Amino acid sequence: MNILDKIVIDKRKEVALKKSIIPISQLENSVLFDRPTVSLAQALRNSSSGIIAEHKRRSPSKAVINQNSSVSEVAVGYEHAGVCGMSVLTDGKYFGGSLDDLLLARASVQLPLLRKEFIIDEYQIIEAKAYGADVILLIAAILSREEIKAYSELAKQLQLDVLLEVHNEEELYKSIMPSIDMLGVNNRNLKTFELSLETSKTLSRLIPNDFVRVSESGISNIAAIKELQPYGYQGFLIGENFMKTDAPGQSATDFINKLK
Ligand SMILES: O=C(O)c1ccccc1NCC(=O)[C@H](O)[C@H](O)COP(=O)(O)O
Repeated sequence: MNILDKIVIDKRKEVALKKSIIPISQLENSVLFDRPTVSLAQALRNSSSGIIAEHKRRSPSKAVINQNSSVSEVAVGYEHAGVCGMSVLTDGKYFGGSLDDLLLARASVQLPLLRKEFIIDEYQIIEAKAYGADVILLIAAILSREEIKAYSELAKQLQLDVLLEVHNEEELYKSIMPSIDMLGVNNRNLKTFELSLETSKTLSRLIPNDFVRVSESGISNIAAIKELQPYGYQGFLIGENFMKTDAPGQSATDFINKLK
């Protein structure tokens, strides 16, 4: 059993409990539910840096990264740095995040916000909209083609962008469909936690040109961005490299300044 299998077992229990406490109608009546969203895909197409900066307190691969970070401060710092979007981890057990983090980020910045979550049920997509997200993540490794289609179409109905994450060729082939906006290649092997930019490079030739390409995980320097750009990547999801510092916003500013 790999880490994703474990996370999904816990997530199914968590979502079942939430559904029994907060009905969908309550989520749909929330203040943020009708908020017009901002497109991350569009922001990436218009950007020269393409940085999506993540709020990440801890992770299965690294344990604690920045346990006591203030999500509002980090969000404001990222926005000042000029990132294209912010990813907010909302999983509690493995990443120390929460939906309150998403709400706080939403209250602090205008940036496109990605709800970084292990989505296994339509309920979580409605929840994402109700808590101020602009984008959802769908992970091909934990979903069937039918689920990817249903979930991405629901997201589009709610005016949410969809970032679809793959780790290999098989996941990529089953995920290509018009309701996906961005294809994210995760450089982290979830069995070994090894990081390799070669995953992004190898899969790039199989990604049709109409999808915005995002490289995810293990990006820690400018050289990595320069290495990936020739493969058509316009988005770069960076978490630990910023979050491990005392001032993630400043770290993102320094990074983006070096890219210019
Ligand atoms: O980060 C992990 O250890 C991890 C383990 C299992 C599933 C997902 C995991 N990470 C989620 C992510 O996709 C990353 O947080 C994101 O790509 C940023 O990665 P990094 O820049 O390496 O922090």
